[in-house]
Amino acid sequence: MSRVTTATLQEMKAKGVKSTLLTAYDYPTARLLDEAGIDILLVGDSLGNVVLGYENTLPVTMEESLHHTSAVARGAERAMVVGDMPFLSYQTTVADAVWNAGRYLKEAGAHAVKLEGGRERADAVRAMVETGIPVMGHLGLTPQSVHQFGGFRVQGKSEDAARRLIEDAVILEEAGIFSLLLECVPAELAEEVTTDLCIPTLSCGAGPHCSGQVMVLHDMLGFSGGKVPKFVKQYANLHDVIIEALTTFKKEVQEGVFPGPEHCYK
Ligand SMILES: Nc1nc(=O)c2c([nH]1)NC[C@@H]1CN(c3ccc(C(=O)N[C@@H](CCC(=O)O)C(=O)O)cc3)CN21
Ligand SMILES: CC(C)C(=O)C(=O)O
Ligand SMILES: [Mg+2]
Repeated sequence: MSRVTTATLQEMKAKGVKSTLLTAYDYPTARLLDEAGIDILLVGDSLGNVVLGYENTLPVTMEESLHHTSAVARGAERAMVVGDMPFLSYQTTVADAVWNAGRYLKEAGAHAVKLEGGRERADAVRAMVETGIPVMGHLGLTPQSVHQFGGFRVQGKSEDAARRLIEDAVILEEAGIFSLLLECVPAELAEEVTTDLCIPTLSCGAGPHCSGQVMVLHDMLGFSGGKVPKFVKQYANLHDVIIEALTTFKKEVQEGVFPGPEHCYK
């Protein structure tokens, strides 16, 4: 099966075929998502809160992100693997940005990187693209700015904010991004961006009109423990499935049911 590339995603937008992006943080999960035909595996910096137990995405380091990206890349035969650049790995200087972005391709086997922000990141994006690194943009609710936003809030609601977001989208497209992720923005705004841009857009709580849909895997599988954003649909309840297995195991051990003769060596 041939690899999903930036050209594949562009073709899908042209044909009106929706693309799918889910997060993955390890090898077995990457294999499952690949087998299910998910197009893009994002090693999100949501790694921080989802699998490393941090408060938010800010503490995630390049080393942590690369470590998980390598595992995902080893499990993905068809899907495009995208490394989500952590806070402070691309905002300092353009040289830092290119160097760190390059490490995803050179050391971790990713096919592209994602970074948050608009016009203020255009120079970094241009330099990465000139280096041969495909870049996914991310506008709207950009969680690395959570303290600036004062919480996880819907973005682009005022006319002014909406216009600014559309400008940022156009600037990023001109800088060379191959796709744009829109997080937590009104559906009509995401629709307008999708129409204005040639490149595919990906919706994470940005309504149904984008070229593709995005979710954090653990949220949609009911495995992220507790509250999930309103835009998440729960397609399974792994929490309950796992608790059931674990409590049954404990009970069977205590009752002498496990291990049975079939689990023992003569
Ligand atoms: N597990 C997980 N899922 C995510 O979707 C996710 C992460 N982690 N970490 C990074 C960011 C943070 N995200 C979030 C977190 C919370 C809301 C949230 O609670 N939003 C409110 C909207 C409030 C409003 O109306 O302005 C909601 O009720 O959905 C949204 C996105 C999305 N990303
Ligand atoms: C939720 C997506 C957009 C993300 O950036 C992440 O998982 O880190
Ligand atoms: Mg992220």
